[in-house]
Amino acid sequence: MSETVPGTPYPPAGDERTFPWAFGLGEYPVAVYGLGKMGLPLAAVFAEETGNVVGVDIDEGVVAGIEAGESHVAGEPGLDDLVSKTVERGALRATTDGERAAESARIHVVMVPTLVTDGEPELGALDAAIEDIAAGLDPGDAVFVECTVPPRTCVDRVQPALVSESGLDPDEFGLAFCPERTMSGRAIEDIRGSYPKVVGGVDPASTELARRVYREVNDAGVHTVRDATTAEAVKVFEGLYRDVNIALANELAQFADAFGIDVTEAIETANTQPFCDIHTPGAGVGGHCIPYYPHFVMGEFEPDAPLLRTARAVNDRMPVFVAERLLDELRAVGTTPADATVAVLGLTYRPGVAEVRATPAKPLADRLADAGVTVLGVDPLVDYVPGFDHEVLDPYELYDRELDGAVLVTDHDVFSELDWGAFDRLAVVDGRQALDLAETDHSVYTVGGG
Ligand SMILES: NC(=O)c1ccc[n+]([C@@H]2O[C@H](COP(=O)([O-])OP(=O)(O)OC[C@H]3O[C@@H](n4cnc5c(N)ncnc54)[C@H](O)[C@@H]3O)[C@@H](O)[C@H]2O)c1
Ligand SMILES: CC(=O)N[C@@H]1[C@@H](OP(=O)(O)OP(=O)(O)OC[C@H]2O[C@@H](n3ccc(=O)[nH]c3=O)[C@H](O)[C@@H]2O)O[C@H](CO)[C@@H](O)[C@@H]1O
Repeated sequence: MSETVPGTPYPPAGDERTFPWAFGLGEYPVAVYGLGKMGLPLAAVFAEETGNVVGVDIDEGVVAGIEAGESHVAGEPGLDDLVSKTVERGALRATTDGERAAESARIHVVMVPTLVTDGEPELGALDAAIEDIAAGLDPGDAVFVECTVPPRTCVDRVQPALVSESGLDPDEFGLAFCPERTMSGRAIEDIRGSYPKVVGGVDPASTELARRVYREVNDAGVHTVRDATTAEAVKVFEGLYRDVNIALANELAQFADAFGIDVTEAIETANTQPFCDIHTPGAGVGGHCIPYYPHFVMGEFEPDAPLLRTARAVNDRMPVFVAERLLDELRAVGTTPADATVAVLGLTYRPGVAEVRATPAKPLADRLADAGVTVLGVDPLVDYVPGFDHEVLDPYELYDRELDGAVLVTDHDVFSELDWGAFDRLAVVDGRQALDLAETDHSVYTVGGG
C-alpha cells in the first residue's frame, strides 16, 4: 500500500481505481473471527468476493464442519451452497488458530458474540478475538468490528488493546466499526445489500478503507459516518428503537380487556398513517440483540436512561403477564393450576432461528411452575434450553400427552398446523396472534386481541 490519505500517516488500500481488482483478486486476505449465525454467512460472502478468506472460531466442531464444506447454520437460504462452493475452490478456510489467521490476513473482521450477563455487557469474546488479531497485526492492516458493542468500545477498548498488544502505533493500522445490519433467516441477502452498510473509522483513512471494502460486498452502497463511535451508536440506536416500541405495543396490549377492544386491530389501523409505527405485542422479547442492546447504554454512561429501563421492565414482564393470563384461563375452565399440565409452545426466541438466548419461554414456564403447573416445553428446532428445568417435547409428541392448557410463545409454523381439535378442551393463551381456534371449544386468550 503506497499513498497516504491527507491528514493521517496511515496508508489506505492503495489507489482507489485499482483497489476493486486487488481486493477481488485476494490481494487483501480477510480473516473473519466468529463463524456463527452471522459470521459464517459474512465469511462466505467475503470468500465469494475475494477468494481469500480464513474464518476463525473457537469451536472445533464448527471449524471441522466448515473445512468439510458444510454449514452448521440452519435456515439461511443459499448458505449451504455458498459454503460448499467457496471451501471447495479454496476461497474459504477455517481454523481455531486465531493468531496464525491474523498473521496471514490484512483485513480482520470481528463477529463474535457480545452478550449481557446479569445486566452487564460481556465483551470477553471480543477481547479474545482482538488479542488474536494483535498477535498477527502488521502495518497497513485494518480491523473492522461488526458485532454490536457499547458506544466508545472501539476507541476506549479495542484500539488501546491493539496498540499495546501489537506494538504498532495507532496510525499504522486501520480500525472501523461496521455494524452487522443482518437478520437471521436472510443473512446473505442482507449482507449483500438490503440496506446500506454503515462504516465509521477511528480516523479518515480507516473510514476510507472500510468504505472501499464494503463497497465491493454491499450492493446498496456504503454510508460513512463521522467516526467509529457514531457507527457504534447507529447500531445500538436501531435496537433501542425496537425495544422501546415493542414495549409500547406490549403495554397497550394490556388495555385490551379494560377497553373491550382488539388492541392489535387498533395498532394495525393506527399504523395506516406514516407517522405511526407501533410494533406488535407478544409473549416477550428474546434473542441476543434487542434485549441486550439497552444494557450497552443503561448504567454504562453518566446520563440515566429511564425510558430504556422502563421499556426493558415492560418487555421483561410480558412472559409473567402471559403466564398469569393462562392461570386465569385454567381457572375459568375449572382446572386447578396445581393439577394442570401445560404445553409451552416455542422455546427459541423467534420462529425459524435455533437461538434460545433470553427466550421468554423460560420466565413464563417458571411462573407457571411457581403456581404448581406441570410444564412441558415444546419446540421443533431445539430440545435443550440452558436453565429450562422442565421436560421438552417435539411438537408431535403432544398428541400422546394429557394436556390442560397451552401457551404460544414463539409462532413456529408447526403450532398453527397442529390438529387442535384432537385435544380435549384446553385453556389456551396465544402470545403471538397466530392461532385460529375459533372452530374449537378451547378457551382462548389472545395477547393484544379482543
Ligand atoms: N444473530 C443476529 O440476528 C445478529 C444480528 C446482528 C448482529 N448480531 C451481532 O453479532 C454477534 C454474533 O451473533 P451470532 O448470531 O453470529 O452469534 P453465534 O452465537 O451464532 O455465533 C458466535 C460464534 O463465535 C464463536 N466465538 C466465540 N468466541 C470467539 C472467539 N474469541 N474467537 C472466534 N470465535 C469465537 C462461537 O464459537 C460461535 O460460533 C452478536 O452478539 C450480535 O452482537 C447478531
Ligand atoms: C441486524 C440486527 O441486529 N437485526 C436485529 C434482528 O433482531 P432479532 O433477530 O432479535 O429479531 P426481532 O424481530 O427484533 O425480535 C426480537 C424479539 O422481539 C420480539 N418482537 C419483535 C418484534 C415485535 O414487534 N414484537 C416482538 O415481541 C420477537 O418475538 C423476538 O423475541 O432483526 C430485527 C428485524 O426483525 C432488527 O431490527 C434487529 O436489529
